[in-house]
Amino acid sequence: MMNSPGVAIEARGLTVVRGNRTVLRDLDFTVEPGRITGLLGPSGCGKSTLMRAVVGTQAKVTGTLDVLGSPAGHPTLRPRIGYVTQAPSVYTDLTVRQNLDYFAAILQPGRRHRGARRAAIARAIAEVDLTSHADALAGTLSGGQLTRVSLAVALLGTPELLVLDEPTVGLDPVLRRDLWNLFHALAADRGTTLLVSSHVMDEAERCHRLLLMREGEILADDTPEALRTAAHVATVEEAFLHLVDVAATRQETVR
Ligand SMILES: Nc1ncnc2c1ncn2[C@@H]1O[C@H](COP(=O)(O)OP(=O)(O)OP(=O)(O)O)[C@@H](O)[C@H]1O
Repeated sequence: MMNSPGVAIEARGLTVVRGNRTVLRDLDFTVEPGRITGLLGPSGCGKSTLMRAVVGTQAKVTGTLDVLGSPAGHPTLRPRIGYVTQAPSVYTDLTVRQNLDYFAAILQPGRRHRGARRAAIARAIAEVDLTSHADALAGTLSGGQLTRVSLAVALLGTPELLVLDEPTVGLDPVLRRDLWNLFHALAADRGTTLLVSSHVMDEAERCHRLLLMREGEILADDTPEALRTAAHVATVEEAFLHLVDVAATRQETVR
């Protein structure tokens, strides 16, 4: 299956087994290109597993999952996707700039690309607001700063799809706002598709679209406004709780 036009990610019957547990159960959803889709739900509901399936690093995936027109995990997708895991993947004995230098050299090797690499590194460091820490050892940075170094690495190759696993955990409100502004600028100016997970419901309001998850299932796939309106409530958090109650009542009725 190829993605339908106007779709960046398309899942049909997506199921993932980890150990002996079915962690994602028969999911159907789509993600629109050039928009920010929030993946929200409580801890352990399967957000990271879903993201790992999208970037092609998850085993025991069945059903159909197409990403940017190719099956998830296809080698041609590697340079087109930026992925930031929850645990920052940076070398603590290198400076911020050296970390980016290392990854930029993998993406664009060779002396003749030195100028382009330098420009891409400076841009990525500025985008995550770490210019003043560019020459600090990564091992001396705070958790939030390390997350931003990981994000800068993901931004180096100007990916079409950014998959960000809880990128704002541990950040103060000002940095959180700045990062969300950056996400919106990436979507608006570069047409980047962003899939961003969070278990903080107030971040839901910052997304164009939401996938609300619970216990390996998708409870809703809609805009924040549509979710609030349908549940006649003021916040996405209340809409989520309403959907949980509806699902529980449905389960009781089936029993
Ligand atoms: N290696 C594993 N083997 C078996 N089960 C696992 C494994 N890793 C995770 N799980 C289970 O899969 C489920 C989904 O985990 P996942 O990390 O995707 O959730 P999450 O929504 O991202 O959680 P969080 O917000 O806490 O990061 C959890 O119930 C977890 O216990």
